[in-house]
Amino acid sequence: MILSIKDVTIKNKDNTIIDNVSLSIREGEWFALVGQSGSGKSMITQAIGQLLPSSLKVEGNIYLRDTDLLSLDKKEIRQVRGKRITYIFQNYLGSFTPFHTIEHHFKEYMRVQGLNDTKLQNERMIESLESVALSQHLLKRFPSQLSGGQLQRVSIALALLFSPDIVIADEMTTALDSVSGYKILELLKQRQKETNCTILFITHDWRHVRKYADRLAVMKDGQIIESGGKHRILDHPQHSYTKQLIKAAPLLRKQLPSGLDQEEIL
Ligand SMILES: Nc1ncnc2c1ncn2[C@@H]1O[C@H](COP(=O)(O)OP(=O)(O)OP(=O)(O)O)[C@@H](O)[C@H]1O
Repeated sequence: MILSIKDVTIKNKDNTIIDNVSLSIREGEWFALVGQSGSGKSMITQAIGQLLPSSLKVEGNIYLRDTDLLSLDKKEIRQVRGKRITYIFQNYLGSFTPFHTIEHHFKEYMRVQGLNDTKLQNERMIESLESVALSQHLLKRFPSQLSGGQLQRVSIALALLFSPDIVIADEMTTALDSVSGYKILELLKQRQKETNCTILFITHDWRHVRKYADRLAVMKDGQIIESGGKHRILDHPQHSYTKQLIKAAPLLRKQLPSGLDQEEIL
């Protein structure tokens, strides 16, 4: 397993928000975390990189291969984030500093990870932009001068810059229109194939689960209520809540050549 979350509980002063969650993610897979709003998906993923505010207490263990991430100090976890674990968030504008160019973001990212040689930085930056089909002339622009789709391409480029073990994508297409969102997910899939990285993918969209995930876990009220292979869960959900979620997923109409409509969940 590349990532193992073991008996993780997250509490604030008054409440238990995440209740004894365990899950394991295999190397190279696309693992989806689904569940209602507020069920704790983002909280789990933020606990992985120690991104939660100090008002929240995290118990349990989270292993990235053999490293217990929760035991790392601030300096150590900073080295893990950005190199071995990377994040792509829904709020792409919030992921960038508005008054820095895209080039500055790349260079700063590389500098923090210890890559300071200008020639190597430039080579890596250009290679990385090409890998997400973006032109070099975007480097001189500020984040507000790129479209949402272009910014998420830059986010993918940055997330994969140092060949991380795992990329955590938290509702990364929610703020995009459906065509741009589709292109971004196809790109992430292609880059995953090329780099063999593992993806932890948080989504509300069962169409994306069906299309991209290998395995998934379903969360409700701070707990994982069901997990397993995509086909098992989509075709034979065990928990009544999973059944409800799948039933409520958007139905897309697919026209058959005969002109009849066939309803199916994509
Ligand atoms: N800093 C915090 N302190 C206390 N509670 C918090 C904090 N951040 C989030 N919560 C609460 O923790 C619960 C889980 O939130 P989380 O953002 O993980 O849910 P989610 O499943 O990702 O939801 P969504 O799908 O809407 O993004 C929610 O009830 C939320 O209100």
